[in-house]
Amino acid sequence: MSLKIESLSKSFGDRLILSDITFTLQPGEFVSIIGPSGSGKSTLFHLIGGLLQPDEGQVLLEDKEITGERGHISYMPQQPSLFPWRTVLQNATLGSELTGAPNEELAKQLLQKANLGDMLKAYPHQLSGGMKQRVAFIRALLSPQSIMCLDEPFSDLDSFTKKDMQRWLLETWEQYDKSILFITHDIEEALFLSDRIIILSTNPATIKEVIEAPFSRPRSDQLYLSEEFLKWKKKVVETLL
Ligand SMILES: Nc1ncnc2c1ncn2[C@@H]1O[C@H](COP(=O)(O)OP(=O)(O)OP(=O)(O)O)[C@@H](O)[C@H]1O
Repeated sequence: MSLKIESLSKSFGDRLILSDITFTLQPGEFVSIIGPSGSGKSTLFHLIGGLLQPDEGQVLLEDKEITGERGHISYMPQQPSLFPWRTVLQNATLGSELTGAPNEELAKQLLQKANLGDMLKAYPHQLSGGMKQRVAFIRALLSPQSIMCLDEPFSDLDSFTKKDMQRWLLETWEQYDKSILFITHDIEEALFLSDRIIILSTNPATIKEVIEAPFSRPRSDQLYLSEEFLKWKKKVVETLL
């Protein structure tokens, strides 16, 4: 499904936060949104997910207006919001339960591939930060919505775990027919993961530039060390300045 964001604007009080944001997420695309802290990235996700109403503009899913409606997009917040009283497996199947058809077998397979096979009956407080993120991502992946919004999911992880998570995220996502909108502060992360990067300005946030990441998939760790990657990293840094 395609997601169209058309001329979205949002103010809080008399402060204009987002101004005239327009872009399209095509089916199966991975698009990152990068911008200064406080520029309005999470606000944009809240508008897309229907948690907030825009002052102007529309959100369209397959050309049908969903502005201000919840439930069409699966949303993974910065802090993985697992239910403490549910086991790992029960948390992973939560999104699919909402449609009445939880696929426990598939959830088990995905958890096993995510090195959580021994933790199916564990509770969230027994997991590390990276483990919680993996459960939250699997839950979003198993939810019926075809579009996932991930809000800085790896920002609290150390760089080693983060790289592992990025690799695992790409491998898992590539087997699914889902589109991802991904907020990050990390330029290398955005380049490594994405097909396109939307760069936001601040005060108010507008789209400053959209950069196509020209790297083939599947992406390998070698990409980080290539001249081409460094060249694009420089381009993103210069645009953000
Ligand atoms: N409900 C609200 N009421 C008033 N102001 C808000 C509200 N939500 C967010 N803001 C303000 O809007 C601005 C954008 O916030 P937002 O959380 O969207 O930024 P962000 O780009 O996601 O930031 P960060 O990268 O630090 O997470 C901030 O100045 C914030 O204080």
